[in-house]
Amino acid sequence: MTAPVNDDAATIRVEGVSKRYGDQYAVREVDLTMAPGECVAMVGHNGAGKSSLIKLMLGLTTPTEGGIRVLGGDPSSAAASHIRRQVGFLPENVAFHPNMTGRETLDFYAKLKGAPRHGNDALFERVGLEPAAVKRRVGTYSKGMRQRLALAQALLGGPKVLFLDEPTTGLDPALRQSFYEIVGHLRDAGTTVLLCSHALTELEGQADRVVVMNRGRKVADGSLATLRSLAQLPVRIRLTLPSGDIDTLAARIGEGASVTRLAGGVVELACANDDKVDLVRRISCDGPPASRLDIADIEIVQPSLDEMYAHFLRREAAE
Ligand SMILES: Nc1ncnc2c1ncn2[C@@H]1O[C@H](COP(=O)(O)OP(=O)(O)OP(=O)(O)O)[C@@H](O)[C@H]1O
Repeated sequence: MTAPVNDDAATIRVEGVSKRYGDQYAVREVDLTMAPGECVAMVGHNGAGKSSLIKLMLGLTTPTEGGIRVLGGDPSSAAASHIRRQVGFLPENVAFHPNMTGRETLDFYAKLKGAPRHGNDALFERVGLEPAAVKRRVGTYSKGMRQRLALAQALLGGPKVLFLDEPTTGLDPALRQSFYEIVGHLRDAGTTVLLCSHALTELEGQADRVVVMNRGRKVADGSLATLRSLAQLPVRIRLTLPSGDIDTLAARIGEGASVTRLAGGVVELACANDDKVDLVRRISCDGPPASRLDIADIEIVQPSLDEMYAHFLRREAAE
């Protein structure tokens, strides 16, 4: 299953790509197409092949089989320096020299990338590094500041394609939020963003598409809505019943849903997505006084990305 992207518009095109080290496949028969202004989350266990795929798209390694085009060219070819200048990369573990200041560090990377240095102040502002912090040595930075500097490094030269490998690991929730805001602005400005993470819950709402990798293979690719409808996992309806009147509830819902009692007077019903509207109707309609149900709150919980991820891995294992 591959999300369709208009051929001409694609910034990334990975076709039938495998990467083998000795007998072991790090990446196996992967197809992946991405468009400008698209943010794709790539998820998978340790060793699923995410970093290997990024390295291939960066042109740092070459495929054993298949072909890769990034911004219309082969990223690993000797003539691809103009492509690499338009690609930003935030690696999983960034190690800056502790004795250099933030400004010196960014100047150094700008030189390496052939990007003009005059835009660096704007970059510091964009990633939220204060002028006073920029003058300090990186060795004195907090994890969040180092990560902001790492993002500024990835944004040098205004990349059209951005690879972010575990960008929010170790950041507190407020920093993670501001990180995703920056990513959202880049995406809105037309940058293609590929985001790798283990933190599935925080990817919900950030990515247009989710690609699930397992043992080198792509096992799912689609919007959250598409993956939800493919996975057919149950939806949960949570009701707060002050009276704890489960019998009346059970009589209302019949056999279309399973009922679980949770803490705090909350009862959870699990049902097929297509049945949820009908179920809510049955629960909420007022019957005769004897069968009245006192509902203080109602919440509909869709399957989380974690649950869908686990589902696709189980399906892959079964196949
Ligand atoms: N240079 C290499 N030589 C040999 N094997 C490699 C090499 N690079 C990756 N592999 C193997 O390929 C597989 C995929 O590794 P990869 O690092 O791409 O996974 P990943 O999904 O990025 O994992 P993580 O989340 O831990 O970073 C692993 O089994 C790994 O051991």
